[in-house]
Amino acid sequence: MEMGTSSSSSGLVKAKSETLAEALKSSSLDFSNGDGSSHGSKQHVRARTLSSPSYSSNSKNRWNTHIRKAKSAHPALDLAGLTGGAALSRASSASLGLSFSFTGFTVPHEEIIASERCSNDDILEDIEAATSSVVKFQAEPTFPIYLKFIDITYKVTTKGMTSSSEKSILNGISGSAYPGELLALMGPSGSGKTTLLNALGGRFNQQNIGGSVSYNDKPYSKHLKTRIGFVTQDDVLFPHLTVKETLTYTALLRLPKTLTEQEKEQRAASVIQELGLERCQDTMIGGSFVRGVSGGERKRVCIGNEIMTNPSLLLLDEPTSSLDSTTALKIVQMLHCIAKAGKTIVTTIHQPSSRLFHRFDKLVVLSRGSLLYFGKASEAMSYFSSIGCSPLLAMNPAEFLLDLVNGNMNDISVPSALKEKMKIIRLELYVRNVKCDVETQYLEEAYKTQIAVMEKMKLMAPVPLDEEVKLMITCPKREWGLSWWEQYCLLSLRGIKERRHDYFSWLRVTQVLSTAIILGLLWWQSDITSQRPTRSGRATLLYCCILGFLSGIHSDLHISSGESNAEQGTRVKYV
Ligand SMILES: Nc1ncnc2c1ncn2[C@@H]1O[C@H](COP(=O)(O)OP(=O)(O)OP(=O)(O)O)[C@@H](O)[C@H]1O
Repeated sequence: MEMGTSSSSSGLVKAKSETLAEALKSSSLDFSNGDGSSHGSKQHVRARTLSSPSYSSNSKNRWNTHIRKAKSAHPALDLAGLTGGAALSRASSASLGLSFSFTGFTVPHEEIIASERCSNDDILEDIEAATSSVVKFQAEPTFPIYLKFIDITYKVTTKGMTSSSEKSILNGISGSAYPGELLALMGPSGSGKTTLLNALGGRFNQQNIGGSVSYNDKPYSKHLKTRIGFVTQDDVLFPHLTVKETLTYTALLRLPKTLTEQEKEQRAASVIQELGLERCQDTMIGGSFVRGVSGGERKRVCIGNEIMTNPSLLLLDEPTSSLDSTTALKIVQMLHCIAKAGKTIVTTIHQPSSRLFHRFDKLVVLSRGSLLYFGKASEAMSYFSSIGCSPLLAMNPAEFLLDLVNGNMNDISVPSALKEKMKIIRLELYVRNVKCDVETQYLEEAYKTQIAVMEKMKLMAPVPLDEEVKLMITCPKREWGLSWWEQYCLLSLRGIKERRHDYFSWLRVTQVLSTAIILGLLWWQSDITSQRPTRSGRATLLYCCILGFLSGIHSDLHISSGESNAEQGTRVKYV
């Protein structure tokens, strides 16, 4: 391979891209054949696949063989330090098995300690402990996804009593997030953050949506579903299962069938370790009526459910809502670490603290569906001051941005032209009750004239991956899951575990006993020689059986439909 000698960045990018293709190709071997030999050059891979005992039926040996080879391939292929293309190098190194444990890779303990630390803060001990722990389980390398969205529009038709009207929710939003980056979507409530996140996750009917969303320069395809993780705003968890049970069921149901049950359980255990959930792994999740784990722990379980399958793109809707600032910081710090393992992360966020704000790589600021800023989070404040808007006091940047886009100009200096316009609008509003969002208009215009054109040009540039790698995104689905019968058995078991408290509650027992007594009364002192009561009794019995059977089915249908609604069609996730 020529990569080691070339010093030009384009040569390196190509070489890296080739290496990536090799690693990813070999990783697809991993899942199709259960072979662990995924790292290294083509020659490495070929030599290994031909000579290695990793094709033996003993899966333990397979993984162990792979672990040794991943380690020995490391020095030969360590490219991360050779280039300025940070994202690609991270993605490449992730694909070469050198990333943080969030990829699910085997990483030697010393290498993790020596590599980039995830946190500088003392308060993040459990996340730090988790990220510096040794993970023994091996999953496939993270496939890099370069996410780009250009001029996204979204409209809905709202139906009134007599007429229907069209409502524009998003008006031409553009931006990008690359492997290793954490993109935050910020804006006031109702600005369109969740809508944009859903659009990026391909969760909308394509007819209502305008513009383009591309993944490695390719449009959305159903094969991408298994590479995208989506953490919804509301936690979709079973309250009576423990943290360990929840993650183990997810592993058993969602990991590929090439892995043994024991390996899947091991993967669940390693996710628990990665997320720092060991202390509460035997605690029930809890819900409105059952006391369980804390809000932050619950959020981490939701994230664990999604990172279990090693998605390349992770989308999160308000992962820090209703959490205190320290817990919120822990969650974002964890996301930052997950991103550094080569994943692309997009999250909506409401009111981040200033420490939390500085963890974001990129930022999208929305107001009423319009884009007011897209760029590096670290450059947001200097951009707004360049257009004449800056805080008059020392202020949390997130607070400043939200005040600005909400039109709350106390303690904010604004350009005199905008001040004048605001005065006129206030007068109009007073005299003629005409509403106009002058601040948003000003900021939108400023963005369009100052940044939008340049950013769009950057978005038009092709992503630095070989066509071969790009095309892999359109490959048929990864091999998932169990047969329908195995799923049925596992789901029944999970259903019984989840509702054991319900089934064996005194209320349920009383209900069954009382029904039995009432039914028994039908035969009370009946004449067994006569035909009529027996017949009516049989009919009642038959009726009760049917009713019991149907009500059992109905309660299961209720849960399944809830899960499927929550997943908006991606049934396989929680099934
Ligand atoms: N299907 C729909 N029909 C009608 N209005 C909709 C629909 N979907 C979204 N909206 C409206 O679009 C706007 C943006 O909604 P969205 O949920 O994306 O906001 P958000 O920024 O995520 O808000 P929050 O931070 O409160 O969650 C809201 O005013 C919402 O009422």
